[in-house]
Amino acid sequence: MIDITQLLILGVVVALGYFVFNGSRHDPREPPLVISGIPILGHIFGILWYGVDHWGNQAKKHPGQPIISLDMFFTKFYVITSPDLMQAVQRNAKTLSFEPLLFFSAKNISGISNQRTLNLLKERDAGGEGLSSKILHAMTPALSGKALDKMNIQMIQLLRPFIEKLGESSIFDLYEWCKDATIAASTEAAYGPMNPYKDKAWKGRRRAANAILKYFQDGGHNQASELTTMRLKISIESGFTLEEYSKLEVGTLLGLVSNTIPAMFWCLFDLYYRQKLLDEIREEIQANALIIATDGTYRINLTAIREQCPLLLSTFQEILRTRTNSAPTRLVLKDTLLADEYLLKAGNTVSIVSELVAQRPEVWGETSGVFNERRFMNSGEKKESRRVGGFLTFGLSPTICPGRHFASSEILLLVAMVILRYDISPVGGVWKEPKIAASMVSIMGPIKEKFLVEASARKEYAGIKWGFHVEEDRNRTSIDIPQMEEQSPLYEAARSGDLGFVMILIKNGANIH
Ligand code: HEM
Repeated sequence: MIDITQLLILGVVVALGYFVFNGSRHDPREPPLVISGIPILGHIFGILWYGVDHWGNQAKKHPGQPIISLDMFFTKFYVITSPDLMQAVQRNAKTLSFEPLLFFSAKNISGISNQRTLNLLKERDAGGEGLSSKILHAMTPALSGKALDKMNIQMIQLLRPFIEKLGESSIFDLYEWCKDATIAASTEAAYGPMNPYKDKAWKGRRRAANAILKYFQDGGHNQASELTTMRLKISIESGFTLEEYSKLEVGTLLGLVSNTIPAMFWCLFDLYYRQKLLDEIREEIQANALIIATDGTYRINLTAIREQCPLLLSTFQEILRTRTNSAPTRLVLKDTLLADEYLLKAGNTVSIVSELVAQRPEVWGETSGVFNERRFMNSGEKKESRRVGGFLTFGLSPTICPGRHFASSEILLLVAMVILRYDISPVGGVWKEPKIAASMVSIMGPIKEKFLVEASARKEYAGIKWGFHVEEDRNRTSIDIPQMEEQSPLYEAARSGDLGFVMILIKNGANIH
């Protein structure tokens, strides 16, 4: 029988062995190694418990270090908190790449196991055909210009009935309402009237893949957005079967809604919670973005919201900034000397913790934790200049979210109409922040409990009919995304991904080449 003393001795021996082992495989030129209190598996437990917040928690304990190493036993994570090193990552886009994460996401989210199909998806540098990144490159044009206008028009038609219903319902769960509205509007905008997600019987990965397969077999894509038709065309031309492609397509739902739902919720929460700001923004929309049509309908003009409502736009960005836990992530493909100082070894992962970058004096410094609705205003009395690393909610170029214009339109239109037409108050009267759920697929703080509210129609608009107005080709949101210093060909190939992939990566081991 082992007694407590023997157990303690065993623990000390294991810990010593771990430190010696760690020390031997840590090059002194690598960023300083942060040892977990629990030997061997400490950082793995940390990630499982706190999710990606574990990196930030560790970096907070070493505020003087612009970069640290966390040993996960089978791989290392380099955690960056300085804007200079963030830019150094951008300059080394060829060796610090997002591309392998795309393959991992496609493989793990879709459940594709066929080797031939996986090889089609795998990046070229790793011996595959590079289909994942080819599809992603094509997503940027499919989510801008005329293709975006078409999606926006479909999306707003679907949002309106949800907004109308607010006047009828008594008490409802605001988060669930955001979820229903976003899923209905986003999926129909992408897939058209034969939307495979219309009927909720698709729940579950296999069922969803079957529903999508049937949708394609029935020709649903003939009335769909360019986003859907382009992805299908590229994949089939590259050698995918329709069955395998339907599995891959299941993952698109995550991109379409996983961040938009919580972002929409927080926008409503943060505005209704601040009555004075709410009134100012209502006035701004009323004065600049409300059209009264000849038939008496009141229409919210999306272009005017983007171009003539600076306070709403700045507030929107500030809400996204303060509510995100984004951490743009790259894989080290080849040994890389970052900023001539830190050795990043191939097979490991680099992650930039946006919350901590924002706290650096050269970014937002002491004001980073303060909600300032005018922070992103380009005009007006309280102008603040752009800061490198000040806004990482949509990623970091060359890997930025291709859906940001669509998501912004959806949230801004819905929020503008809801706040003009309704007063909303929480049941119990107090705006208490709900608890956040640890998420593998969302960086916008999805909540893990109900948030019950009551809505009442505002008297000044009694009896008015409402609609939206979208002008073609003028619907991109101007948002501060840190660009590369020089626009390289890589910039053209702007790519993006989801933090959940990092978890998938941990599960699979990072040594992917
Ligand atoms: C408020 C809403 C959204 C936020 C905050 C957001 C944020 C992000 C971020 C941070 C990334 C990763 C970039 C990186 O790692 O550097 C990303 C990737 C991506 N986003 Fe978004 N996004 C949103 C909405 C959307 C929408 C509506 C779509 C689709 C129409 C979309 C499609 C994608 C895609 C396809 C990727 C790449 C992931 C993949 O390859 O599967 N996103 N997004």
